[in-house]
Amino acid sequence: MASLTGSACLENYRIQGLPSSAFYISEFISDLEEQALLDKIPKPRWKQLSKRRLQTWPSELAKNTLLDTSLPKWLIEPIITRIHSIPLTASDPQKHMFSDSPHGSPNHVLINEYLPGQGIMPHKDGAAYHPVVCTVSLGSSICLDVYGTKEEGTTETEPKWKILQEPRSLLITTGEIYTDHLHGIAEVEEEINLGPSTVSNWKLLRSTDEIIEGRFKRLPRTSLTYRDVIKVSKLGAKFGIFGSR
Ligand SMILES: O=C(O)CCC(=O)C(=O)O
Ligand SMILES: [Fe+2]
Repeated sequence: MASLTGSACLENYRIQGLPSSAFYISEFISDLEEQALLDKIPKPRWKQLSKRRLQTWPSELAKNTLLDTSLPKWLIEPIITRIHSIPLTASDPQKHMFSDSPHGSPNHVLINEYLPGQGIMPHKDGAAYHPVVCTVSLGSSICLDVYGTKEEGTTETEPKWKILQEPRSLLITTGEIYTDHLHGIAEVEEEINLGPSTVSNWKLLRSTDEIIEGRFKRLPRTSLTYRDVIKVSKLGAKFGIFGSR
């Protein structure tokens, strides 16, 4: 179904029926690019958490601040280059998803690996980042749950929306979804109750072949989460080693 073509603008990939705004591109990278990325993730860098493994590139934040070092080339090419190449709207081909972010580009990547049965608790991504999140999925499909808010402002206990992320896809979340709603990944081995009325991006999926009677069993899934960290510390400037920058 919807795949990335030269003339595409992001508006064609908007997920309807969700709080604004989320976009889903099912075939953002090729099979070869997916495999190359999986091969490049350095094994010694994994940090084992209780429910998943994690790597932070180029480094962990300290007090919501990133040390000014650049991302390695394999995390820039092809993903960041391609994100920059998709116009937000057809009327302004120069403007992309990070045009208005502090550094005009993502400067930070989290790599999360989830084995079947693993997940991430409902959370918000917080104030360290410019509110645009680009997630590329590798290896397996998985569902991201998005939680609604009750009238009095508390979060509902059951997720209200489900976004199915296929391997090789790009999911972009921004706006209200970033600022007002929690998201998480359930600790299940199998996704169930999947269909056009429960999966918000059903119409944008590449294929529904693996979904049998509304279910599929998860395989190991790796995600690359690209964001722009707002505060960047220039160490050189701080210590005066490189003169003023
Ligand atoms: O792996 C994912 O798709 C979600 C990760 C996430 O929510 C996060 O790192 O903040
Ligand atoms: Fe998150």
